[in-house]
Amino acid sequence: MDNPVVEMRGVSFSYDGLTRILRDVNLTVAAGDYLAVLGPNGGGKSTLMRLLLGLLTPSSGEIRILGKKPSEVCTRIGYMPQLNEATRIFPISVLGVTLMGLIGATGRGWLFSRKEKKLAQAALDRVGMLEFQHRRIDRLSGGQRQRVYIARAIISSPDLLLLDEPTASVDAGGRSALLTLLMELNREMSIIHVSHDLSVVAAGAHSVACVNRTLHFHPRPEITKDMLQMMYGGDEKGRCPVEIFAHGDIPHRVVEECDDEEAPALITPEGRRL
Ligand SMILES: Nc1ncnc2c1ncn2[C@@H]1O[C@H](COP(=O)(O)OP(=O)(O)OP(=O)(O)O)[C@@H](O)[C@H]1O
Repeated sequence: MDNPVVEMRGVSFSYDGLTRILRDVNLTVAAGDYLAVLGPNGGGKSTLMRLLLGLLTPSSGEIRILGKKPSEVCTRIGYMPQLNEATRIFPISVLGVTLMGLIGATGRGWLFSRKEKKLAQAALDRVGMLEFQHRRIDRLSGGQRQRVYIARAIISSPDLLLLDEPTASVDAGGRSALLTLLMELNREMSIIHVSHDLSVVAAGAHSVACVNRTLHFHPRPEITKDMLQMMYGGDEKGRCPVEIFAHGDIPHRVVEECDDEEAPALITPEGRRL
């Protein structure tokens, strides 16, 4: 593959030197890809993100982002971390939150030029939040807040956007609008999107990776029986314990065809079994 955005070769990682959180991960992400990263709690998805950002160093193996070490290209990576209560109540304006995305690049702390403020406003406009620029971040709805954090991640027009659960605690309508926005952003940048929400695959991801200590890559937007088994295990008959529903138009198949009569199937809104 020519000029991949991400290349991981034989990457393993342990926080304490004893327990391996990730084991022999190999991954190549093509430029322009939209990769959905799925997996159970504690499977190692956020750890994978931190490795790609250069915040953690592999115990073994090698990572290249845009052909370089992650620490050499951090200004070309946009990152939206998993949000928590602390980020919600931080008393700062929407414009201030967005400008924080430039702190590492300018090296001037909280001092921003007029040009940088214009960049922040352009990013807020891109995500439909410019009219809220002077409002405090804790006075927004959950979906609006997620948009502001996406603006912060894209303020420097990164080549690669890493998103850790960007649709968490957003209702179905808000989630669908956010996914549409991310698909639009994908025309300009490669995206890696960590999610528990399988609908990201139906919404337009190009490829899927399942992370549960090891990583299983699938180059098409499909979730196979093997992937579900790897992520969530199964009962004594090998049946998958999760049921999957997709809403609205489904542009492509979400679950691989299954020859097991008893296995849960994907049913379209019209009642058709896939
Ligand atoms: N800083 C840390 N020090 C030690 N162990 C950690 C640290 N961060 C995470 N872990 C452990 O590493 C494992 C993977 O955690 P990680 O956050 O990467 O999983 P995840 O797939 O993102 O989970 P979730 O879906 O719940 O967010 C877990 O067992 C977790 O307890």
